[in-house]
Amino acid sequence: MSETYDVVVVGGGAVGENAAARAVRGGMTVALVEAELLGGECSYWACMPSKALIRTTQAVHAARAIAGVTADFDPADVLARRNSFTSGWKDDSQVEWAEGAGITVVRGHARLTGPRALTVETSDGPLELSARHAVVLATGSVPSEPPTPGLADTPHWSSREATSAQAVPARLAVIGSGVVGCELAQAYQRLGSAVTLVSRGTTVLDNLEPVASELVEAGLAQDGVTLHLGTDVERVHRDDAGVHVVLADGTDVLADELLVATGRRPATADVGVQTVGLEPGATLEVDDSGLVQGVAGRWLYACGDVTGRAPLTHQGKYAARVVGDAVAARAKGEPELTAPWGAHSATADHGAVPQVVFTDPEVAFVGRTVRQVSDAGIAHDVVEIDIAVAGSALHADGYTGKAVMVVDTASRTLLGVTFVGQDVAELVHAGTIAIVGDVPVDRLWHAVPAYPTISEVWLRLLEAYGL
Ligand SMILES: Cc1cc2nc3c(=O)[nH]c(=O)nc-3n(C[C@H](O)[C@H](O)[C@H](O)COP(=O)(O)OP(=O)(O)OC[C@H]3O[C@@H](n4cnc5c(N)ncnc54)[C@H](O)[C@@H]3O)c2cc1C
Ligand SMILES: NC(=O)c1ccc[n+]([C@@H]2O[C@H](COP(=O)([O-])OP(=O)(O)OC[C@H]3O[C@@H](n4cnc5c(N)ncnc54)[C@H](O)[C@@H]3O)[C@@H](O)[C@H]2O)c1
Repeated sequence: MSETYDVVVVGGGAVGENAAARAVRGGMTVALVEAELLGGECSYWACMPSKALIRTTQAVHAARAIAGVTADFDPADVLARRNSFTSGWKDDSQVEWAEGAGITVVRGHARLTGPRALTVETSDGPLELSARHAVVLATGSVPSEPPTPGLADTPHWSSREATSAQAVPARLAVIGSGVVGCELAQAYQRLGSAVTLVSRGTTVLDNLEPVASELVEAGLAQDGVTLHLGTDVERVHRDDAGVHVVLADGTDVLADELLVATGRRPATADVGVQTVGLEPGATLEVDDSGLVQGVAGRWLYACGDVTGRAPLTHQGKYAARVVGDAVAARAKGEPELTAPWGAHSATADHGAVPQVVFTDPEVAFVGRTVRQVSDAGIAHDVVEIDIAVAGSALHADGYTGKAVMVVDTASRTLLGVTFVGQDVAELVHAGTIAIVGDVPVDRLWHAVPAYPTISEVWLRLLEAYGL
């Protein structure tokens, strides 16, 4: 069997779906090939289920932070609510959406066989697909695990099992203190597990502002998570008592389940990229319009985790919109809007990426940290203050939090901002707008935050800067 489309998108995660939808909007015929569930990691084993596991316990803890309020939850209800957010791990509604958007969904594993050509292993046998204009690789990422002795032979959880578990283990060991490790360690501790978090990093979330690491570490400890930081895992094994995680100092952490959350790598090992001169397993380097570098001709694009740019759903979808539009514009011979901040350029990837870490306290940040700016040799000023405004005092009794602002000394525009505290997630978009808009702090001072909200911290930051 063989079929031809204007565009073939490989990988129907949130990113591939968006690239396909934008290309259709631009007048292209599009096949979207998915090997597992349409909606990908985010919908079934990452953002949605993890945030569903976290949300109830955060709401309950937030309610308890107000004098006189009692609140509780049943872990079984939390798991059931999470199951509803993943539609019971069925993708019918996403398929319905895609078909309604004019996308042809192809189920199977796709591999490139040469320029603009692919073979898909479908349940009906091989399907040859060719693309008139472009192939877009949006194959995402897979967990990357350390070569710890015993780990490969010891059954354990990746983020997939941790986000889809139907029971809460009595004891959970977690290796890795990045975003996945911290969010899920706290979620399970609050759901009733006794959690032990082990990491070779000396702080949790070690890429963030130090104050964020400090407060999240304190939040985990306050919830009862046992932390072993700055330590290597010597070996892992399982026996009748459970799974043993043996640390470099000899400590034997015993648990019922082990979650390994030590990062992810691009899913390019089995996509046939070697047939077009690329290295299987490597990150697909792209330019700002999503064109894969090192491939002859302008037909191979990539977006999302597979590019290693900003492995976040929202940023991948942004790149996907750019790619879908760029592919359609080039196919139609329309002008290429690839200058910085043009419609065909994912310029924001370079210094305006927002992220929220859904721990308690939350961390919400955008742009660059003090360390990143210092390493880049940019002259800058730093303001770090407590989040202590009328809005925060009303929000929760004894509210504590921090805000850190990094300003470009020469242009007096924002380079980065980080908020740490209860319910700070919604504060960050103001920072994203300020960075993307190159808004000078002198003008930002005229953006008056409503009273009494936590957003008043913006005014305090600017006052601390001297305005
Ligand atoms: C536990 C966890 C929590 C997270 N929470 C957040 C969060 O709160 N916010 C956030 O922004 N990000 C979060 N992330 C990151 C986010 O999940 C990813 O950035 C996002 O899923 C990337 O989307 P993608 O479409 O590039 O890849 P994926 O979602 O991985 O989709 C790729 C798809 O391609 C398919 N595929 C791969 N190879 C082939 C092939 N050869 N043929 C056919 N199909 C193929 C796969 O089956 C998959 O469906 C989280 C990640 C994890 C692990
Ligand atoms: N809220 C969110 O936006 C969100 C939530 C979850 C995940 N994500 C994204 O998903 C991706 C994966 O997250 P992650 O937490 O798995 O990766 P990560 O890179 O954020 O953290 C990996 C952790 O593993 C540790 N580690 C690495 N190798 C190790 C080894 N050999 N032994 C012991 N520890 C080791 C690191 O020190 C680090 O603590 C990230 O890009 C993250 O941004 C985002």
